[in-house]
Amino acid sequence: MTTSYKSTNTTVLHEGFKIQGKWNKKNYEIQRLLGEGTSGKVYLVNYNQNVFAMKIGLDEISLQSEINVIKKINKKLEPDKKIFIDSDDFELNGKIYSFYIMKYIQGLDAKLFLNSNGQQWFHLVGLNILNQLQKLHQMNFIFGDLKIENVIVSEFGKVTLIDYGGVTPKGRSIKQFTEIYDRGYWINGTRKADEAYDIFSFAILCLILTGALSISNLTSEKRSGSYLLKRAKTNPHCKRMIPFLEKALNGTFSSTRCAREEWKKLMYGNGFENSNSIELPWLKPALASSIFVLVVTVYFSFIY
Ligand SMILES: Nc1ncnc2c1ncn2[C@@H]1O[C@H](COP(=O)(O)OP(=O)(O)OP(=O)(O)O)[C@@H](O)[C@H]1O
Repeated sequence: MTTSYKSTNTTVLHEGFKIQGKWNKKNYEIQRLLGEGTSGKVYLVNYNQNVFAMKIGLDEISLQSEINVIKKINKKLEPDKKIFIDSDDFELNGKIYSFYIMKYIQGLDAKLFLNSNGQQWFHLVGLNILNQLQKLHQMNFIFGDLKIENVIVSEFGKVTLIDYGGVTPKGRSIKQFTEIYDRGYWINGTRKADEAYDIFSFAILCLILTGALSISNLTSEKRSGSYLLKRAKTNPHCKRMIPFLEKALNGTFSSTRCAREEWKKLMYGNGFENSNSIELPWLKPALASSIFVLVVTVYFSFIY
């Protein structure tokens, strides 16, 4: 059982460290640090021979508010889709830390996923992010802090949104955001939690993923919707999606459902049979392996 300290806020728990929940008395064993942000550290932990993600908050009140939201969302999810597992406190060297346990999501953040699997996944990943946003919006919540780091992409481009710290009930003020993804920062609308807020952040995420927008070199005179659109129009990877990006940046989609429909329409062109339409990136390897299995089966059925 080892811990290293820099300050109370930067405690790092090492592999094998055991945590017992103060109230539920459940025992978790730290495997490794998965990541950290402004609100806490997230570890991979073992519990009952299964792995989970444990978020240890820096601030008890904001972690509790995140737990409250995640519990509300959890109630509306199918049993096999539940994300929240447990929440508790533990004591370390006389200090109480709050934590919660959630499903461990294996994958890469959206940028790393495209870097290692290819830009041809961009449209499918985009569609899957919109699917996740639509589900959340149907529950009357806005994600708020949509950004590359909060989008985990797994096999076949499956998308899971992580970090519920920014999730806000519709109609309130967005409670947590990251400047470059924020509609207010771009002087292009308010910070009211509406569907268009997330769709705007989604458009920024697309600009960053395609390389049309870079976080560096931003100055205040460049802060406008028209600047963003100009960036999109000069980037070849954005070309197909310009009609979508224009509406998303101007906030003219009436709902996320409409935004998703538009994305899908542009993604597939005039349909699968259209030579300009996007192919599903996993289709070719899947087809190749099916043909291989078929050939091997036929070959062996002739031999024996
Ligand atoms: N359920 C999970 N499964 C796998 N990895 C996770 C999970 N939750 C969080 N992580 C990892 O931990 C990192 C930090 O988590 P999180 O974004 O929740 O922290 P945060 O302090 O709220 O961040 P921010 O400063 O962006 O608000 C993530 O970027 C991700 O790499």
